[in-house]
Order: sequence, then C-alpha cells, then structure tokens
Amino acid sequence: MAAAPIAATAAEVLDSLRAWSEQGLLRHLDTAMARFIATQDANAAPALLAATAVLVQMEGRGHSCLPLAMLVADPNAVLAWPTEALEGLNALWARLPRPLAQWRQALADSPLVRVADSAVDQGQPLVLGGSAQEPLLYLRRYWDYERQVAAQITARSTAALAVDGPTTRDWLGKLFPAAPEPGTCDWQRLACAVALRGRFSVITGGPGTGKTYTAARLLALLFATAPEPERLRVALAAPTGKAAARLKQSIDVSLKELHKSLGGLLDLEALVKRVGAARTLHSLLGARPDTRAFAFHHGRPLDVDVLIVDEASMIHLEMMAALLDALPPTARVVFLGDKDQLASVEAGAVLGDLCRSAEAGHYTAETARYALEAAGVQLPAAYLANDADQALPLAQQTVMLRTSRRFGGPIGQLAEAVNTGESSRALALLHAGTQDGGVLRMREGAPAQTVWQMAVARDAGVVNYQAFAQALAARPPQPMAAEVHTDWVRSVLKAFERFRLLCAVREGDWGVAGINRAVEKALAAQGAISPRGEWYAGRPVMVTRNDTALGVFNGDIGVALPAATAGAGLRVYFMDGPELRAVGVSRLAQVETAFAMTVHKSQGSEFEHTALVLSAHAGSVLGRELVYTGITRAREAFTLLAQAPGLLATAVKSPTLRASGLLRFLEQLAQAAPAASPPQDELAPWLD
Ligand SMILES: Nc1ncnc2c1ncn2[C@@H]1O[C@H](COP(=O)(O)OP(=O)(O)OP(=O)(O)O)[C@@H](O)[C@H]1O
Repeated sequence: MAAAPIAATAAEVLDSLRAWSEQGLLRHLDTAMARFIATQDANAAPALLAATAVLVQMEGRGHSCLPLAMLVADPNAVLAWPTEALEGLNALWARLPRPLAQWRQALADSPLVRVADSAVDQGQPLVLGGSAQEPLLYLRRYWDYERQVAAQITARSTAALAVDGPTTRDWLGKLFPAAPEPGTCDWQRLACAVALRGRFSVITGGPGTGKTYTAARLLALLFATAPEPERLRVALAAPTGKAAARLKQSIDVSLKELHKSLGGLLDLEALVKRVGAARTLHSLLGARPDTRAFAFHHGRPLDVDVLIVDEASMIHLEMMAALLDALPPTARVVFLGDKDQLASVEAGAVLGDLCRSAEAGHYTAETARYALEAAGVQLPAAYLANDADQALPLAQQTVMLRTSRRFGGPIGQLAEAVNTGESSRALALLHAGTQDGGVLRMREGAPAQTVWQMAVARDAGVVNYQAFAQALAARPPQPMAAEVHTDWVRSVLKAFERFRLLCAVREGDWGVAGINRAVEKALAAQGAISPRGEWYAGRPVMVTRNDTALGVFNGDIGVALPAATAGAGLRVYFMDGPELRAVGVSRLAQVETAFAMTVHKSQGSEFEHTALVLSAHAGSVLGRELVYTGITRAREAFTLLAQAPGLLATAVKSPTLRASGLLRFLEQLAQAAPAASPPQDELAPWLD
C-alpha cells in the first residue's frame, strides 16, 4: 500500500500559490489575500490559505462565494485551469485534507473566519456560511450583501398592500383592452396586479415580450388607484445611461398613447411630467468619487414612491444591496429584465438568482386567488407550487412574460435554441440561413480578416459599416446652417447604430482591440475615414466611465464629427433620447473606439444587424448567456463569426453558473415567515 502523502504545510501552500500567480494562473491579489490571512493568523491551516486564494479568484470571476464541497472534491471544477497546470494543482490537493468536514473545521478554527450561525461577530474578514453539507466561504462583504438583499426582498415581498380587487380588474381591462387568446394566460395583466400588491416585484422575459409595455400600464394603474395620484413620485433607472434613456423614451411614448386611447379617463400626460428623467443607478444613488458609499442609503432614503429599474440582469450584488438599502420602506420597486442574459461583470448574478422560479411559477393558492380577483387571470395549475418550500414570497412577486411580439422569426428561434442548450438545432438554423423574417449567417474557422471584410464590404447583402461610411460621406459642404449640420450628425449616428460587431474578449485579433484596429484600417483604405492620431472625424467611441459633470455615462456611444462652424474642431455627438448632445473631444478622456465592443457592453442595445465574433481563446468567458445576449441584440440579421469550428456548440453547452448563497438566504427567511399556501383541494375554484 502506498504511503499517504505528507500533509502540506502553510508555507508550502503559500509557495505554490506564489508560483501559480507567477505563471498567471492566479492573480497577485488572490495570493496576497492568502498571505494576509497567514500574517494575521499564525496558526492558519493550509486548507484555509488555499481556500482564501481560490475565493478571491472566484470573486474576480463574478462569484459571490466559494462552494467548499466543490473545491475539496475537484479544485479544477472551480478553477478551470489548462491541462498542463493540473499536475501541480492535484499534487497540492493530494496533500490537503480529503473529507469536507476537515476542511470546514480547519476554516472554522481560525479567528479570521466567522461561522455564520454563531452569534459572535468580531468583524472577521471571512465568513463560513451555507450549511454543514454545503458550506460556502465568503469574503465578508459579499455575505453581508446577500443577507441584506434577501432580508429586504423577503420583507418587501411578504407585506401585501391593500388592493381593491374589482377596481383593479376593471382598470386592467381598460389598460389591456385586447381579450387574451382563449386558453392562454395573460401574464402582462398578472404582472401589473402582482406589482400593485407588493413593494417588490420582478417582471422578466425575453426581448420583445412587453416588459416596458407592461411597466407603462403598471404606472397608469398605480396612478389610477393611488389615493393622491398628483403626489405620486415615480423614478426610472437602469444600470447604464443608454438603457435608462431607452426606458424613459418607451415609457413616455406608451403613456402618451394610453392617454389618447383612454379618452381622457386618466391624465397620463400629467403623469409623464411627473416621471423625472431616467437615471443610471449610480446617479440615482448619488455615486461619489473615491468612495463605495452612496449619498442615498437607509439613513437618507431616496425620494420616491415607485421605482422602475430596467435591464436588471446587469445589476451586481453590491449595487442591488445599495439600491434596496436606499429605498424608503414604503416605496415600491419593480425590476424589469431578461433573466437569461449575461450577468454583470462584477460579482453576483442577482436577477438570475431571483428568477430561479420564474419559468415554473411556483405560485401559492393565495396568489392564484388574487390573480383571478384582481387581474381576471386564471393561473394554469402547472404554475402552482407543489409544496410550501417552493413557494417563496419572492416567487409570488415574480412574473415571467412568455410571448415575444417582435422576435418570433429565425433570430428568435436561434435565441431559444441557444437558451435551451440545443446546439444542434442552433447550428441547423444557422446553416439554413435566411428565412422569412430574418437573416442568419455563419462562418466558422475562417481567418481573422473575414471579420473586418464582412464589416466593411460594399456588397455584404446586409447592413454593415458601409451605411455609416456613406452617411459620413454625405457631409454637406461648408458653410452649412445649424439645422443642416444637425440633420447630418443625426444621420451619421443613426447609420452607426444599424450595425455592430460584438466580441467575447477584448484582446487579440478576434477581440475588441484587434478588430477595432482592423476595421479602422479597412475604412481608411476605402477613404471613409482619415485616422491621424487618436481623434478623427468618424471615430465612434464608447464612454468607459461616468462623468456627471459632462453628462456622459459608462456605455454611452457617440461619434466624433466636425462642429457646425468651420475650424471649431471635433466634437463627440451623442443621442440623448430625441436630443443631440455634443462634447469637445479634448474633454473626453475615458473612451474607447467602438466599431467592435464586448457583448457585455452591448446589453440594453439592439442593432438591425449584429455580428457575434467568437475567439478560440475566450476560455470560460464563452458561455451560453454570452451567445444568447449577442443573438438577442440583432433585430433583422445575425452573423456568427467563429475562429474555430465547434465554438458555438461548446458555448451553448456551457451555461455560466455563478456560485451564490442568495437563494439559501431567501429560503431560510421564507421558512421563518412562510407564504400562505392552503392545501391543494382549496385551489379548485381558481384553477382552469
Ligand atoms: N399586450 C400587447 N399588445 C400590443 N402590443 C404589445 C403588447 N405587449 C407588447 N407589445 C408591443 O411589443 C413590442 C415590444 O414590447 P416592449 O418593448 O415592451 O418589450 P420588452 O420586453 O421591453 O423588450 P426589450 O427586452 O427589447 O426591452 C412593443 O412594440 C410593444 O408596443
């Protein structure tokens, strides 16, 4: 029998960690935290040091905690290192304790680890949470955020507000005049009714399922049923400036249309005036330079009664905690978003976590009764919870919209195939190419020049940067009147917004940086632009940092163009809803060229034609959500350009799983205050 390997010492673990960061397998930050723990606790167990470095590494990849059982059983399931690095990893792990209980104990023994259930809080930097079977190691602040978010959501979802059922049903009948198709459930009406009764709700759904349409009707309903409608304070917000502007524009248009269709029954134009400008979450909360703390928090809450937040999939855990903390206890918050889209770059996949029950519904009998009374909606039995454990208060306040109004063609089918992990169906659709209602195209294993060639080709068959080049070339001669200049600038911005290249990664020939350079060169060769130095007429840029003084926000896209007056230099023009805004190029320091952008940054935008560029070196970044998000940015045409065959299939089969304990916290809180759920036989009257 082979002798058991000698247990690793703390010094040996630190040596291995240092070697791994020198090889680029870990970040210096990861090992620095392990070293910090070792200096603060002279008796820190080797397992604690290894777990700490991996925990910090995972936080950098968007996880809010480290599932210890996974780390113990198969560290590479957590780290996803290349094959050549596995020998060293496995060799160290063979010298660390095997049983999970021993790891757990090693961690719990350190004075730097707070065991979550214990009453003693000494401000330890690490927290051991989860359960005995599924322990989760946290950096303290993420444990705090999850706990706070779960507590806020449970409290806000559990406290049912008084709703007059018949009045609500009556209004919903007016706001949604079309009778639902027989045998279908009107999820939009239900979403309004559900948001009306609680201080927290989530309306999720894919593109074009009517999230904004529903939110506008919800505002009208709140206005119609508020005791003092003229005092209702409504705020709109989104993670990016662009998404916020889009939300405001759609809500305004919807409310004005409703105002007309209701024939003066409600003064919704007055409501439009009351709804302030849509803000980014950063600006809403009062972000301040050089501090994580916001100006608004529970001690100084926001001045709102109703807050609608769009593109909620982009909200990270820390932001969600800050937002809920800043909401007055009496305010209603409604989150809109597509749960299947990419989560934020920062830690936490909050919307995904909150929507775990969204497909299934998991509604209680009380919700079914309320749906019928207040919305006239009969919930199909399939959407009811089988047992009380499923029926979290949060699930009662979550509604998924299931019918897309503008996304049914081949692009919608492709998005659905990707979302459900059917890679063969996705590939078949891409091979089938153009169908009624949409263009699908694919090139796999092609050289890098295929990307820029497709983007600038004069005979591409679908819109690309030629439309932009033509708009640039149509510049009226000097001197030109201000209105003529404005029209031209608008036409350039509009042309640019028709097409976009989306990448999985930033670096390399198949990444944002390489493709931006290549497209720039190709357009220059065609004479469409003349890049000389950093700024040139026709340089599209994306803002990478909020600048409240300039009124530009992370994710805003503009194009550098000559000002109306000859000799006045270049300005970057942005569309701000229907308005144009111009900022001198010398004042914009935090920008990057935007012919190509990451899929992450494209969230909240749509283009007539979207080309998704998949690098063979994207590693674990290449997941299902990334491909789904890329596809759903396309309105009429979608092109997939993959560096190597098989990349799409690999991505589709790899849903991104982010470690989080948020659901566990929600379940624990629900057990403490279970949602009312009468037995099944009492349900009969409310089921179809
Ligand atoms: N019940 C409905 N009756 C008629 N038209 C509808 C209905 N619901 C949605 N629409 C229309 O469908 C289109 C898409 O709706 P909307 O923009 O609200 O979807 P969304 O889910 O917010 O989309 P996205 O995710 O792209 O923001 C809009 O033109 C809207 O007016």
